[in-house]
Amino acid sequence: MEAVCTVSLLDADRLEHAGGLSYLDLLRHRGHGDLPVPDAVVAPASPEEVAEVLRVCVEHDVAVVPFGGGTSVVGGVEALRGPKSAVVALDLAGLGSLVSVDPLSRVAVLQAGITGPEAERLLGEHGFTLGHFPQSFERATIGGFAATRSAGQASSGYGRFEDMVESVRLATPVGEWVVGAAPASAAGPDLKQLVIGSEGQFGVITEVSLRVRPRPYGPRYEGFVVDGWEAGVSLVRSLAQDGVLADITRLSDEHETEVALALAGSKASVVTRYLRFRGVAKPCLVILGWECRSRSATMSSLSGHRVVRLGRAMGASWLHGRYNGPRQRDALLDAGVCVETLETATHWSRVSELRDAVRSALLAELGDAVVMCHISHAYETGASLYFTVLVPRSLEDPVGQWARAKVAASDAISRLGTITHHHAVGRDHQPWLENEIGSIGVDVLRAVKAQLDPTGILNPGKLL
Ligand SMILES: Cc1cc2nc3c(=O)[nH]c(=O)nc-3n(C[C@H](O)[C@H](O)[C@H](O)COP(=O)(O)OP(=O)(O)OC[C@H]3O[C@@H](n4cnc5c(N)ncnc54)[C@H](O)[C@@H]3O)c2cc1C
Repeated sequence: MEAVCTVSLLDADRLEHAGGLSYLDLLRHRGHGDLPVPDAVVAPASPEEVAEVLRVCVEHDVAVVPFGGGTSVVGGVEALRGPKSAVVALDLAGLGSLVSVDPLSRVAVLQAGITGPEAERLLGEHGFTLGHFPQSFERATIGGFAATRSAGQASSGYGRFEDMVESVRLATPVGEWVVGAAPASAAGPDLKQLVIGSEGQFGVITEVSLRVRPRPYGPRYEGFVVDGWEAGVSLVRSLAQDGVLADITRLSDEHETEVALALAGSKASVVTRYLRFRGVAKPCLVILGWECRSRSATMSSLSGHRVVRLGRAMGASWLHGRYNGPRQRDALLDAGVCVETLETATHWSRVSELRDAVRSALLAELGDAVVMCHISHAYETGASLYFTVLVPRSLEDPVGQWARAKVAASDAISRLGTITHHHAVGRDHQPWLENEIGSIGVDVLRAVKAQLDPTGILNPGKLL
């Protein structure tokens, strides 16, 4: 393998590639539960080297875990070996080039290992943006976004990651496959969509051709408050159904709003008093941000709702902390707090029922927990729901404490919505996949895998 590309057997490198960033991953690194560690970290520097690594791994029957930014929160990069005797982490950071930009078509080809900030920097030199800003933006990669059907915070404006993909270059154990030839096509089922979200099961994404947009001129972010969750859901639904969503549209429930206002420090009491004066009993924060869509269209639709404007300072405060999640989690973990997130999506008619069901399931398992929820991706027919859970960490059984809560919440999610709106399936959501896509769906995916990865070296134990 050394002859093909860089290989590291160092403990520090292997540990760094042992799992992602779920709460259970972080606990494993702190000595709770088994931590599968790859036998080596393999670092190709080109699509050709990726293909060669796969050839060698097939020959020696070694499992391969594609590793982008390693920000998976669903066990997607756990170094599982399945029936293989060895497993390597395939670190894609070496695939870091902007391959081409077609300014006329507004299409750019980026290699898979480019992180969010680097993609924006490279595209910025040509006056473009991708507009994909998930909370894991700072570390996650182009290949990871494609492999997990990621959704960024500005998805209402720029779309989900899969909406941006024009074509994908995939190295598979049976050869290279490029899917996607034109902006739209009727040449049979869309195989590009089979590759997007394949979580390293069908091949290694080496390059992605993406729709890009001109960099926004003067983006603007503002805070608003509505009275109660139902009023907020109704507001976001009507913005979505009238086609006037802001690029960033985010509604926090009363629990998340309480925490957000408390974190605002001395300004919080002024805001709280002002809201009381305006007769708001159950404040729910709404953040709206415009980067490429029309602000005036959103604002004129808002006038039909009872909304209190908090202004640009609240929007700026959200913008300032938009990528703080990972850092805050580490600090909370150090303080003995179990902190984890869950997400789903469902139709508007079930949004509140689903929120209540997940909340009840978590509180029943965890007792005195803080469970917060927000909507951050809205569609004409429904929305995502994102939950943050905080609870004192069990001293005796921290792994079991969260594992039981996760099962209870996932059962509730699976009854009323999708098991995942953007975190993907990985290892952790795999038990609920068949309920969502049916046994025929699972068989179809297995058949595709058998075709592309006949000896099963790719990412054992994930998705399927
Ligand atoms: C704090 C935090 C916040 C997050 N917020 C968001 C969010 O707002 N939106 C969102 O969508 N997600 C979010 N995530 C989840 C995660 O960041 C995404 O799933 C992201 O797309 C993963 O990218 P990555 O490069 O880190 O991939 P990894 O974590 O390295 O890999 C994810 C999966 O994709 C596979 N994979 C990676 N690269 C390739 C490749 N080139 N070819 C084939 N398979 C590959 C891996 O094997 C694995 O199964 C968040 C995670 C954290 C920790």
